[in-house]
Amino acid sequence: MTVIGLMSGTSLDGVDAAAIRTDGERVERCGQGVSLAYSPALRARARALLDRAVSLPADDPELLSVEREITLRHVEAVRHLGSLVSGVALVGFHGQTILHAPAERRTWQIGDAALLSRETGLPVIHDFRGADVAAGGEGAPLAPWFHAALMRDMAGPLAVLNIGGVANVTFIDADGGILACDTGPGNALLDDWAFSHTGIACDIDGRLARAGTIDHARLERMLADPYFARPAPKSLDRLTFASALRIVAGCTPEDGAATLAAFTVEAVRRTALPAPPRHWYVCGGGRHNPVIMEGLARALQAPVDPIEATGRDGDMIEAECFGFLAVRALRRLPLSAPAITGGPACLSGGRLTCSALSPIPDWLRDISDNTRRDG
Ligand SMILES: Nc1ncnc2c1ncn2[C@@H]1O[C@H](COP(=O)(O)OP(=O)(O)OP(=O)(O)O)[C@@H](O)[C@H]1O
Ligand SMILES: CC(=O)N[C@H]1[C@@H]2OC[C@@H](O2)[C@@H](O)[C@@H]1O[C@H](C)C(=O)O
Repeated sequence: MTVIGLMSGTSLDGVDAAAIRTDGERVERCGQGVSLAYSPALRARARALLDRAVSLPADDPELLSVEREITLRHVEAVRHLGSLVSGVALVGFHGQTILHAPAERRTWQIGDAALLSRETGLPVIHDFRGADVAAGGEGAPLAPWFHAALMRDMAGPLAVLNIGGVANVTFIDADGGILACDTGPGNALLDDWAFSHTGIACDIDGRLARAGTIDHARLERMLADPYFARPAPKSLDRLTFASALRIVAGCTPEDGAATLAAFTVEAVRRTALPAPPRHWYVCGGGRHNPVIMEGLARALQAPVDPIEATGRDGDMIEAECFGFLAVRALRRLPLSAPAITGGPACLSGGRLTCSALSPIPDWLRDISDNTRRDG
């Protein structure tokens, strides 16, 4: 079926929407995509929620207001893309993560799936991570099944590295076996640092980092975090390494940026994989930062290329992924696996919402018997 996947990642920069045609196992076609930025005000309000999320009540007025605005931005994205792509049957809605604490069996993606369904007239699958976390898994990363589907004709072992706010890797061995985890920070620390020193939301083209010098003593302090010695599977909250910003405090803006970019690279290099990948393919916004890409090319013992080398759009992989996972959720296929999230089994997940104003289509009635319905 043709499905729209929606991702608003930990960078808090906006919504990516991508249309794909898939049965949840193979990706027949990745089509068009659109990105809608959050306004600076909405980004700041969403960012502020992260700091309060641990103790935030579900009925907090600011939370509900931000959730509604974020959802309406997703509505715009679906309408825009729906005007470009025909035959869209389903939406996969990740939502905006404001808290990820799997050890406490909590992961929180805000977004009003019923509102999205009502406003777009489409069935919506959401809450992709909850079932895995409830069963004791990390609930992240969930992209590995999609990465493996994209790479199915390529000779392994290889690695797909997503550098978003947080960075995550999927290792695919020569037989198609998968291991995955979050490697460490992606762009989030660098974004926060750049914003506080320049007022610009990210270190565009790595200009700040390029002009600086890595402070190796500070870098080693960051890498002393026990996370880096833990084996996969493992996952992160956007704020897990917020202490790194205190470690670079006092550096010049340039040296701080160089050190934080090196932190992203070094965290990838230190991620233990079962075998050395023959090739690294990089997706997510971090591949636009040449300082990070050059650092990876130096640090890893294999070619490092943007995923565009395989004919894909590296800015749309995650959005496409949640379209793919929505179809998997409908079919009750696994979204996670023990080697991906550390859960007890290969688990499906996701919840289906069809609002009263977007009645459940007949085709969906037939295949969704086991899927819990909301709304
Ligand atoms: N030209 C550029 N130069 C440097 N960095 C860039 C550039 N373009 C994008 N980025 C970085 O990419 C980030 C956005 O990446 P992306 O959209 O993949 O993140 P995300 O989807 O929010 O995160 P996650 O994968 O953690 O969910 C921006 O915040 C910025 O740091
Ligand atoms: C809890 C959460 O939203 N995690 C995101 C985040 O962004 C990157 C990394 O951390 C990854 O674990 C995950 O997103 C991708 C899409 C995933 O689940 O594969």
